[in-house]
Amino acid sequence: MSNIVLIGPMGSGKSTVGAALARRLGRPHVDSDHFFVARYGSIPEYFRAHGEKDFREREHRIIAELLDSPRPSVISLGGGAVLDERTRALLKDQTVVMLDITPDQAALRIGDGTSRPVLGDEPMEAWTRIYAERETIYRACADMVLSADDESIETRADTIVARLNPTPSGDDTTP
Ligand SMILES: Nc1ncnc2c1ncn2[C@@H]1O[C@H](COP(=O)(O)OP(=O)(O)OP(=O)(O)O)[C@@H](O)[C@H]1O
Ligand SMILES: O=C(O)C1=C[C@@H](O)[C@@H](O)[C@H](O)C1
Ligand SMILES: [Mg+2]
Repeated sequence: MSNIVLIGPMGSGKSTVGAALARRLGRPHVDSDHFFVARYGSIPEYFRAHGEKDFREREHRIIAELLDSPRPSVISLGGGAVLDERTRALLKDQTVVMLDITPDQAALRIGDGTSRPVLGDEPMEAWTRIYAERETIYRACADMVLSADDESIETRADTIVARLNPTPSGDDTTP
């Protein structure tokens, strides 16, 4: 059984929906950003001290470790994790779900953007530019794309479960 891996733009709910999904499936939930912070400290401070290239290298190594877990897990990735081609290659063996959102929803969710260093001083301008740069990559990695961004966190988790385990459409169990 493969891991379920959540990818998508900043604020799409990878961390929060991932936790709700893991509860439903009785699987562990891990988040590459949380893991990074536990090991190396604050992401904005890490960017300031070491730069994005170093962050991406360490992020890739963490994701490779998490994907190698002996228990099938729900794994929420950082928004830019798919930029690394080695990470993308590893995702080919996983069940990958892209959570998509519109810029309007993102604006409600990312706040002043201070916890996300790639957003800089104009968070929504940066979000929109970065989304345009990455959308094709997210879609190419994904086995499933969830675009209904007005769903609640719990409903999004339910939708993923339903789409992973579709109920048979025909009543072919009748003798
Ligand atoms: N479906 C949803 N409906 C309403 N609010 C949501 C939904 N999904 C996430 N949120 C809220 O949006 C904010 C961002 O969510 P979250 O941190 O899970 O996004 P993320 O995709 O993990 O972002 P990042 O790439 O920065 O890690 C949180 O405050 C969360 O509670
Ligand atoms: O989209 C990105 O490049 C990032 C998203 C966050 O999840 C963090 O991984 C970090 O702030 C970089
Ligand atoms: Mg997150």
